[in-house]
Amino acid sequence: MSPLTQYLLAFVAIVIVPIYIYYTKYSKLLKFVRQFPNPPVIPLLGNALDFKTPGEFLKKLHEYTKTYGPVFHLQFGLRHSLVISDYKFLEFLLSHNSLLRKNANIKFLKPWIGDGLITADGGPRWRMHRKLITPAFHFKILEQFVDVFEADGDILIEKLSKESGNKSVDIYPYVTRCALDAICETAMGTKINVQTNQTSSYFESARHMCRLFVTRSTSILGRYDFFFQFTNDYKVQEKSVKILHDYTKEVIQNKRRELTNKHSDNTVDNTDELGRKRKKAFLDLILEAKVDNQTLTDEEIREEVDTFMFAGHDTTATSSSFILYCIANNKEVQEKILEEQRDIFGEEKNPKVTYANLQEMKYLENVVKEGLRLYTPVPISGRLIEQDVEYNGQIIPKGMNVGIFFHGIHMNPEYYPNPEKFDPSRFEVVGNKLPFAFIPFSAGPRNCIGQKYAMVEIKSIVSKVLRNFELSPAFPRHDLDLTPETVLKSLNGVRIGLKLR
Ligand code: HEM
Repeated sequence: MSPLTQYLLAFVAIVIVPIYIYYTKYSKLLKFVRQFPNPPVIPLLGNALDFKTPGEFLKKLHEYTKTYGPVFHLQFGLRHSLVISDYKFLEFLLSHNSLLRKNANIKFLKPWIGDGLITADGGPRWRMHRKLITPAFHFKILEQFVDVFEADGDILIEKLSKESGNKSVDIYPYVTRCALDAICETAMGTKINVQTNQTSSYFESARHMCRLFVTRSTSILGRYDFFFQFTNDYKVQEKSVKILHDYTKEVIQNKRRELTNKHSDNTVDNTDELGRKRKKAFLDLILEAKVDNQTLTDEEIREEVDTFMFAGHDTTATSSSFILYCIANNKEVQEKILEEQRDIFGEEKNPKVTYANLQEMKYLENVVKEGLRLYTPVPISGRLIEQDVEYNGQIIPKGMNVGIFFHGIHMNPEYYPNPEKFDPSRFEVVGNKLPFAFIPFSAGPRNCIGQKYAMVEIKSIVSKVLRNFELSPAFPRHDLDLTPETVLKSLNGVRIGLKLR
């Protein structure tokens, strides 16, 4: 065989055959996706270069939604995705009982949280865990967590007091420590006190794992385990995961021991150091819970508790910070919140706040909702279509990636006129609610299990800060530099002015 023939055969084997296989395998998918508009692509790279930084990613998605409408198509290398913020399409995807699988990037959380509810594949194991864990979020349980939120909030106020009178303070680092203390105590019944201990290996490790999730999701090589294992970040991940897991495992073992002792010895003391009845943490409830006579193994419990630790602090911290920022920049809204606080507590700055009090804060609730709309903590989430499914008379083929663009629908003027404006009165209109137009906690079977917890905690933090401080815009003026990391963050902090009342 001549050398030319050999070269030709090699070319066919290496280039043509894979392309042929790709197009035959994905022809259905390509045919489907091509009916939707898409921004111009570069051969092979697709739209990959449109998104150089995570911050640009969010801006571009909004820009494309404006140009191409609420369903458009993006290409990353050979991967195709739809980005959806269309009401009907979202309603269909989020409500469907068999479209529950997250897309590939979620796997970068697995070294920490394994197959906990967030990362689970949406199959029978996830269903069983969801059923078993749901009762732990009953309002009777949340009621007893208010004392924890309030006590951690008091420390927050003490810390922020030192910043009083400064023209600008970045509140996010303070609030995030407060939220981590709260989730630790409510999830595991233990205290890590990261508000008072500035150096905490648990806190640092949790930060590293959140950062690595974003770095790996956006890295061309780092996303592959093969390349990642040679990086310094891999060593950071190994060390962080060990610290995080060791902590949770030890707490679980101690609780198991307590539980066994309790069953064998009825005299075990169920009160805390002040003689109050001990609160049940999520962990206590999960250890005792059964579905169809089945319980969770210690490893499964560890994964779920770590999932709460991950999902339950940065989300509430970032939302509370953005909401305080909105209030600081809207004097009228601040006055109305205070008026409501006075109606409930009189002039008392540090009353004993109960669950019922927090439920009374109706105006504040609208403020929180408007903050979640404008600064949606999880701006987008992904799903992988696992089997052909019919929507609107056509088949969405198996293998399709869809981006559920929560923030996209929140910024659609059809549902929210003048969407850039912070206006809590939008949520005052009763009887005109479209459930899939306000979805900061997602919706349907895989919605956020912690949404009531989050609302209670955010109201507790925000109302406490407002009763204690007069908020003002930062000086010099501070514009947020938003970026969707594990949750929405501001790269230049969330700065406001604070003055003790
Ligand atoms: C403002 C605060 C919060 C927001 C905006 C939020 C938002 C969300 C969203 C959008 C999802 C769906 C994600 C997806 O489809 O990929 C989700 C799921 C989840 N959230 Fe939250 N979340 C918040 C607070 C919390 C808290 C406090 C906890 C726990 C204490 C929590 C636990 C979870 C869990 C376990 C899931 C997975 C549920 C499942 O798939 O079955 N979240 N959250």
